[in-house]
Amino acid sequence: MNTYLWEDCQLVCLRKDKKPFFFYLRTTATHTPIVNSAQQTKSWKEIPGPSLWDLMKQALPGASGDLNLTDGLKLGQALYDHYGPIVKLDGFLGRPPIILLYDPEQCAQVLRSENWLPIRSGFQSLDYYRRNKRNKGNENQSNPDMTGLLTDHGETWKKFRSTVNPVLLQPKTIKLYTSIIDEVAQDMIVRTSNTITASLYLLANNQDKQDKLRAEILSITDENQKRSYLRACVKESMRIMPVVSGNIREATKEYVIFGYSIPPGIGISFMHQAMSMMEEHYPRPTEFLPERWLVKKGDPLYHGNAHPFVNQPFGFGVRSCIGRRIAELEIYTFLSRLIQNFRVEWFGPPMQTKVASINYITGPHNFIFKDA
Ligand code: HEM
Repeated sequence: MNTYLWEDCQLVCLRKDKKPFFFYLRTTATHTPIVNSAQQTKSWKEIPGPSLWDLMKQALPGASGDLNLTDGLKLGQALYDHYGPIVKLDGFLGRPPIILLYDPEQCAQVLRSENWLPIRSGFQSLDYYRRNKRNKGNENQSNPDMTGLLTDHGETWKKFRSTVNPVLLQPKTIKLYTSIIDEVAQDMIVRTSNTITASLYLLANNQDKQDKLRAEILSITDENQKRSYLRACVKESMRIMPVVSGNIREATKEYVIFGYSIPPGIGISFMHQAMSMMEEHYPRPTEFLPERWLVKKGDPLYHGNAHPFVNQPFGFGVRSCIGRRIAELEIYTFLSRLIQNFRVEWFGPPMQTKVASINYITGPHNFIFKDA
C-alpha cells in the first residue's frame, strides 16, 4: 500500500523592495512506505558487503583482488556486481558503517525524506580544523560556531544558507560576473577544474562531437543565444566523469530499504556515478553522446527515460551545490573560448582518476592543442 509523504522545497522570492523572502513549500507525493511495522525486516547488520579486512587487503601493495580502491567508478561497480543494489561498508576507526544504494527510487525516498535539515556527513576533519584551529582566537570570526556550508548543520547551516542562496543561485546575479570570468578564461590562467578537464578529454576523444560544438560556438552572434550543444556536452561529461562518485545523507530516522531496517545515525550513500553508467538507465552508457540530452521523448536515447535520481552531479534539494551557477558559468565560458580557438587532441593511455572525497583527475594530461 502506498502512503503519502511530505516533500519539502525551499523557495526564494524577491519582494518589490528586492529583499529576498524565503518560504518552504510542502507538497504531497505518493511513495511506498519507508517504515512499515507489520513488515518482517532484517537487521541492517545483515546487509551484504565486504569486511574491513577485505577492503584493506585490496589496498596492500601487490593486491590481486578485483576491488580497485583507487578508481571510484570501478570500485562502485565491482561492489554492485558482487553484492547487489544495497551494500554495507564497515566504518573505519569507530565511525559508523555506510550503506551504499544503487537503486534510484530508494535514493529518492531517502533524499526527499531528509530534505528539511539534511545532514551530509563526511567532513569531520575539516569541521575540526575550522572549529579548533581557524576560528579559535580569531577576532575576525563573528560567530566561532560557524564553520561553513560544507561542514555546518542544523540551524547554523540554515541561517547561513538562507543568506547566500539568493546571491549565489540566481542566474541573473551570477551573469553579472560573466565578464570577469571571461577575462580569466581568455588569459588561460584558470586552474582547470575537474569538469573542464573531463569535458576536454571526452571531446578530444570524440572529434565529431568537438566539431559539432565548435560549429555551434562559431554560430553564436548574440551572447543571449542558447548554447544547447555546449550544455549537453557538459552534462554528458558530468555523467561519465563526475566530480563526486556519489552523495551522502546521515539518516535522521529509521528506514526500511530492500527489507533491511536502517537506524538513524547511519550514513546512506547514493551511488550516482555507478547508476549513471548502467545500461538500464542510460543506453550505450560508456559512449560520450551529448545528443542524449537533446533528443526528444520517444527516442531511445532520451535522457528523460532515466529516473531523475540516477544522475545528480550537483546533489539534491536544500543542501544541493551552492556553487552550481558559478561553476556552470566558468565551465561554459572556458570551454567556449578554448574550442573556438583550438582543436583539442589526446595521445597516450586513457586519463586516470583517483578517488578521495572527490574524483581527482591525475596526470599526465596528454592534451595537444592545435589552431582550429
Ligand atoms: C562542477 C563543479 C561542481 C560540482 C559538480 C559540485 C558538486 C557538489 C555536490 C554534489 C555537493 C553536495 C550537494 C548535496 O549534498 O546535495 C556540493 C555542495 C557544495 N558545493 Fe559544489 N560543486 C561544484 C562546484 C562548486 C563551486 C564552484 C563552489 C563554490 C563557489 C561550490 C560550493 C559548494 C558548497 C559550499 C557546498 C555545500 C552546500 C551546503 O551544504 O549547503 N561547489 N557541490
